[in-house]
Amino acid sequence: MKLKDLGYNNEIEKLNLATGQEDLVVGRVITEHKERYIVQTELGEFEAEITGNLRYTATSRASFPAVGDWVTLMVYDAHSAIIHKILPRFSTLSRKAVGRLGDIQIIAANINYALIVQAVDRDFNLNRLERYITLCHNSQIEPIIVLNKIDLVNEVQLSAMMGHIQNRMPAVQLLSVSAQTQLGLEELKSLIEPGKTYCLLGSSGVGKSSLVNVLSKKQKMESKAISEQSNRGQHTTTHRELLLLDGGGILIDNPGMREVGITDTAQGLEKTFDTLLNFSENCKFKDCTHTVELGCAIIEAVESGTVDKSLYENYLKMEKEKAHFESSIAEKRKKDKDFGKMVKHFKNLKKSKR
Ligand SMILES: Nc1nc2c(ncn2[C@@H]2O[C@H](COP(=O)(O)OP(=O)(O)OP(=O)(O)O)[C@@H](O)[C@H]2O)c(=O)[nH]1
Ligand SMILES: [Zn+2]
Repeated sequence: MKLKDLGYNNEIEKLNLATGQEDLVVGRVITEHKERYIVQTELGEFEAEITGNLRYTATSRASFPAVGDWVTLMVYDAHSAIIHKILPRFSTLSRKAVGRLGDIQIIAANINYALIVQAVDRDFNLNRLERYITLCHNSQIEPIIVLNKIDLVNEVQLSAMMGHIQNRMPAVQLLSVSAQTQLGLEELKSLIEPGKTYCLLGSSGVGKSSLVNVLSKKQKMESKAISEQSNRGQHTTTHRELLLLDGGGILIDNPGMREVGITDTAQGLEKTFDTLLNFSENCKFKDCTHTVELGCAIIEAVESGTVDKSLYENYLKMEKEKAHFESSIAEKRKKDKDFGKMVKHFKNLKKSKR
């Protein structure tokens, strides 16, 4: 396999050269499991761990490799290697880590486009679409909306739904498909750019797996992986989280990504609600919160019907969540600081006793 097939390009080459470690091999992380990584390189696949140095200098979970990362490796034998460096990421899809306050967990790195899948059935929900789009904007990922299961509705119903989406999210590319009847699939396939990395986002049951199956050579890669494994007489996870799409795209599909709760979405609001927020230029007060103020141009636009009320309401709801998220981060910083102070105090105490 060529690195280019995995998305390697001139920019990544530059980052690689900048490490000044030309004796190392460059590769892309295709699977992660409990701090063990499978890295695909031009020399083949390696099972890798990170260097002790990388571990000890880690400041958060974001310092560890994630699926999609480009890394440099010291190769030890035909199958094992040590990860020395993670090349700088151009995008990260992350979420709040479970448990620890304000900690961020990176689900995948270096994704160019997200296919936001929504089904035309009960799943259809504009607010939710806006949340996924915000998540993308927050992650430096370009969103593309894929309306799936269009075999379940008639043309009139479909064009109404498409109209609703275009009305609320005019800047986002929109496609409609049926993974089942393969309607619209050619258009989706033709959109896939070689060397670009994609992911699928959407609720459970919208048809993400079905789309993966019709878009990728998944089966082929998996059976190859299994035979490689059995040659070595070893049993490890063979699930590939980075797949090659027909047409030369790369797809990252991992369990973490499927669990990205849309409640995790906190930022990127400005871009998503661009059309709404443009009105705020005419708000009477500079620090207008667009909730209760007299002379709020956004409220006026909603009241006069220039702006969709449900758009405004979804904005307020997400803005509130953002504030909540930010205060939880501030709280974590304070806790860390207090803990630091306590440690320092304790050390001083020990010193003074000596
Ligand atoms: N009618 C119809 N059914 C579909 C279509 N695409 C998928 N389905 C069905 O929808 C159900 C869910 O599809 P999946 O592909 O498993 O959905 P998913 O998004 O991967 O779900 P999770 O794995 O839970 O995230 C399955 O029964 C599919 O057969 C479609 O285009 N039309
Ligand atoms: Zn206002």
